[in-house]
Amino acid sequence: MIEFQDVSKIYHGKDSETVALKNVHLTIHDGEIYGVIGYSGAGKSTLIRMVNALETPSSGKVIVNGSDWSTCNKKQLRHFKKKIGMVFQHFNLLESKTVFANVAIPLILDGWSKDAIKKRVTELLDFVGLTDKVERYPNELSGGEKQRVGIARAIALNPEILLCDEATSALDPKTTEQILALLKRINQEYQITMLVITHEMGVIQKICQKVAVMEKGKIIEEGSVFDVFVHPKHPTTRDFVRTVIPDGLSDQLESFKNEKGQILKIEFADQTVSAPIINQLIKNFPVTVNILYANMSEIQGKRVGHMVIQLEGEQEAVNKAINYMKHLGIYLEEA
Ligand SMILES: Nc1ncnc2c1ncn2[C@@H]1O[C@H](COP(=O)(O)OP(=O)(O)OP(=O)(O)O)[C@@H](O)[C@H]1O
Repeated sequence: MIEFQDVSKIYHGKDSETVALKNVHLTIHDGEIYGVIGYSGAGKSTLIRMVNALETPSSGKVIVNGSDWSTCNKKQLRHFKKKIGMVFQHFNLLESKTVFANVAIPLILDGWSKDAIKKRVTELLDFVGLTDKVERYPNELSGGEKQRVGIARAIALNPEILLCDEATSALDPKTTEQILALLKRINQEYQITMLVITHEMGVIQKICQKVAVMEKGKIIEEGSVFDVFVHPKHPTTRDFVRTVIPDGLSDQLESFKNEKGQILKIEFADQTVSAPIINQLIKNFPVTVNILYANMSEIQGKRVGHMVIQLEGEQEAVNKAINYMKHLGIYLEEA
């Protein structure tokens, strides 16, 4: 488990100071893939680097698996760091070393025998699908292959926690999918807890179970990926969600407003996704329903639908139709 207890970080410059984190409280449970999203400068890197002791809090505590590393001696700290792997945006591979040698680095530093290193590296390269690249150098690899080497190196010592710092930001969409699938497989097969920081909501949607949204050093919203994606509260969260689930109201809202009748944004989730709502409205009430926009997305294996509809009819009938949808548990907003 990773706990941030009222953590703040202030960087002191020559004649200025930057508040990178402000009173952050966050709990990441064992086995979770927890995503932290925010725009550049939000404080994500500062946050993740505190987990493996690359940054120190100005105040508050970071407790990892029950230990506060700031109270550890050097030996304890070395032991502590072995349990945490890290994957970087720009891979951080040694260009002068082969794929084999790059993956072997943590094992050599940990004092493994030659035979044990060979066995483990072979196993890791097989796991990440790079068996045929073992004697290649980083400059002979694609971005996705480099990241696979970075991942193999990060999990070499069987860490309990894997930190992913924008692990797919330098990759194309197809390679991103493959690397995210690999990270998910690592989480599932080895039950490794993962902290993933990103500025891409697609990454959160594809692999995370929980998400925290950061802005100006603060956590402005957090919760299960499903809840945050379906009912984002903060405007910044809504902007992020819109990058993967267009809700149809953004640019077109103004033009919809000039339409006749009542314009409604409706959202289906859970059991309401498969209900024939439009059909029921037309059948049960003297209204006409015009679909102006419709979209269906999948979040955490569950479907979520967004629609913008135009309801026309006598005001009383329109009101009854609206109440009917509310009664069914459909979330709706009047434009
Ligand atoms: N070593 C440092 N010294 C001074 N200021 C720093 C330092 N590291 C980060 N900052 C500042 O702290 C704030 C948060 O930076 P941080 O790198 O944690 O954000 P981020 O969300 O990871 O951004 P990005 O996605 O661009 O990496 C920024 O204003 C940044 O300029």
